[in-house]
Amino acid sequence: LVLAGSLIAGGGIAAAQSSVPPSGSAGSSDWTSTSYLTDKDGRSLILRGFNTASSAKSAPDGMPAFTEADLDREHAAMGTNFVRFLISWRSVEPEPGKYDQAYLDRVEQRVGWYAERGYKVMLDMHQDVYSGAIMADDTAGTGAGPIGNGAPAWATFTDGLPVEKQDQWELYYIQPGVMRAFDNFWNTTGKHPELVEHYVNAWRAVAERFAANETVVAYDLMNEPWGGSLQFGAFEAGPLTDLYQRSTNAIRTVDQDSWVCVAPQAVGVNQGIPSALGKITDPRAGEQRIAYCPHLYPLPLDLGDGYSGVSKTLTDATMQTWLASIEQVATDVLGGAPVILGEFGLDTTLPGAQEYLDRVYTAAREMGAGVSYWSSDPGTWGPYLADGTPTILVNTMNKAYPRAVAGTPLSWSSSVDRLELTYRTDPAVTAPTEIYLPAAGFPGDVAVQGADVVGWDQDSRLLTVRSAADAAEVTVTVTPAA
Ligand SMILES: CN(C)c1ccc(C(=O)NC[C@H]2N[C@H](CO)[C@@H](O)[C@@H]2O)cc1
Repeated sequence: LVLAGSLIAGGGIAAAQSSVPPSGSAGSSDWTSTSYLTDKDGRSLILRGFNTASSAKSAPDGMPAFTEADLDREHAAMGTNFVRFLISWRSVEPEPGKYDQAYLDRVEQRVGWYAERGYKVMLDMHQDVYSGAIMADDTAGTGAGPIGNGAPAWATFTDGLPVEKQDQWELYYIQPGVMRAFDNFWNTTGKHPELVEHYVNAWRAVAERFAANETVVAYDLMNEPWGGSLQFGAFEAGPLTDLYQRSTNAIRTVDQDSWVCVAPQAVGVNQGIPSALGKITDPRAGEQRIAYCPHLYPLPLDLGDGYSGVSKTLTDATMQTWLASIEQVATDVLGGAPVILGEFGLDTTLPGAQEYLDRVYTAAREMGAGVSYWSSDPGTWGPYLADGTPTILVNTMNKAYPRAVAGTPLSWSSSVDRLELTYRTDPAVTAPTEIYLPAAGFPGDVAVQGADVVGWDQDSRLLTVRSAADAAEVTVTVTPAA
């Protein structure tokens, strides 16, 4: 908090405040993305799911402690259709230039679990504090150490600078050895131009494996980037944009169709400061498939008051600047990119937690963004405690929503027993529109206005509808049958 606060104070909060839109309801935004990730049938995807999972960060095999039974529980309880699945550079490339196909087999097996249940997967090349090798007690030099995660040990150059134990994990980021590891990775030191090249080629190896796998729809190029000695514009518009462009180019040599997701630097931008990320150009033929995948972590929420009192007021102010920042990057910098909120979350036992969750999901719905909540790991942040007790997250997420739309969604809303969706049709899309309806509000047959019912599967909870062929814009309303 101290670090993020000081960086924000020095990093342009004034700039953020100057970009605050006219006052409206807390953090409201009238901007809606008009571009979406699409499935193989061309349907616009509205993605709802989790990050799975933090437990993968230091696991020797690189896999999350998340079983197929856990996925069945999530799917049955919440009707999710998306996962931001954590992978790691240390696991992909355990030795320079050698890619671990057995690890990619394990990832592909998990992707198969999601495929069998109709999910889409975004692979997240995760890092926190650079690598598990930032401290001497790294586990057998694999990079699966106790503090950081991400880069392999062979790509971790602290140059012998100290990394002292910290009570708060975030403060490891400014330890001299960690700052140097990042400065070497970004070649700010001028001593390691090879590291970014290895990272880019590791992405090519991953994309080569999943290029033909229609369940993997996106690659999230780097989790919560940190520039070391470089911050904000010097970092984001410089080496970060360069890494994203080089990774995109490398991925496109083997995979023409998956989306490439880019994220801003974490500190400051997670808290609503405008990002200085540069343009990334997709060399593929046809539409650009670059998506924007920011995170949201308002500082005041961590102050202990939760979403209440002054903390709520400050959080709402953060939401306003954050929404303005997302719109600016997605629209002006990335040319109308689809948005996925790659991470947001909080301790669900905090005061006001339900209102905050509802507030963020409303903002995501209004802006047409996908959402992967942080995270599915057991505990008070997640959907279940370690003993399996559900938190408020389960009911919060188990809501009616359109999952795949045969055109461009223009607006949608849902309550316990009603869903309304308006979309611009696309005659080229012949697959039906797919809608998830929880049993609580839709226990039996349903009544549909504005479209014809193609199917209603009460086991999977999926309703499929098709609009009249000549309709340019359609409003579909679903309620329980009388
Ligand atoms: C100082 N730096 C660079 C920093 C500080 C704090 C976070 C953070 O809390 N991030 C929010 C969540 N995201 C990660 C996983 O991506 C989780 O471990 C954090 O709770 C990030 C970076």
